[in-house]
Amino acid sequence: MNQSKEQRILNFVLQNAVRGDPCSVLDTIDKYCSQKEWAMNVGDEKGKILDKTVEEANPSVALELGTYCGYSAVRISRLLKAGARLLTVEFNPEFAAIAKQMIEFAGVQDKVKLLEGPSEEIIPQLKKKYEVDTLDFVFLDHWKDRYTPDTILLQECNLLRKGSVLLADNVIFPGAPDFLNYVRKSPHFQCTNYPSHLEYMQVEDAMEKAVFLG
Ligand SMILES: O=C(NCCNC(=O)c1cc(-c2ccc(F)cc2)cc(O)c1O)c1cc(O)ncn1
Ligand SMILES: [Mg+2]
Repeated sequence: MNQSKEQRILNFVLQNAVRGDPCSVLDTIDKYCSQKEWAMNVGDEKGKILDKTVEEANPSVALELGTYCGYSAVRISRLLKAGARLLTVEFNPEFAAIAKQMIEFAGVQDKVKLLEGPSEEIIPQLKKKYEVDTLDFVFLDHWKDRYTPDTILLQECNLLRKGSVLLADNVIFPGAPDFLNYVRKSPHFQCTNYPSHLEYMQVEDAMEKAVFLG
């Protein structure tokens, strides 16, 4: 049974990166995906915007929607202070299996909890099942048509507090026009746009930061 692209990315990391070194894992994934096979990791250019946003938020509890191979889970968790944690949600079981191995190889498994299933099912479980009070930071990188309903669901589940930071990938390409409309029109969010490029390509993309105002 021939390998998936995600399995090839993981194997390249296992053979070429330094175990326990998150930066080496990120650099190795970026090398493979820019030189051999494109993949939908947030990448290094938008990754630097993600880094700055996470550092500024300095979250105790962070949520990621859309784990994929674990690139941004490694990217985010390497910046978390002692005792802080990242919950990352992946719907696709194959992707989740790859991400689990990627996270463990990078040595960040103690900071990351990988939750498998649809975001609309997991979000309502965060308080009771995963002992979350409120979320300090949310990275939206899953299906683009889920950004808006899941942002509404986060509010309905009382998971946001004054100052909670949402950061959304791909608001230009593939695009999340309804999400941009929703957060920019809402009196409950203060929005900032960060122009960038699609990972590993010269295509325009952007990230949108939306800070919850309560
Ligand atoms: O997370 C789930 N899919 C990946 C979401 N991410 C994307 O779709 C994504 C796509 C692109 C992209 C860009 C150019 C292009 F030509 C094709 C795709 C880039 C990105 O940076 C993404 O993040 C998912 C799966 C599932 O089965 N159920 C619920 N969620
Ligand atoms: Mg993305």
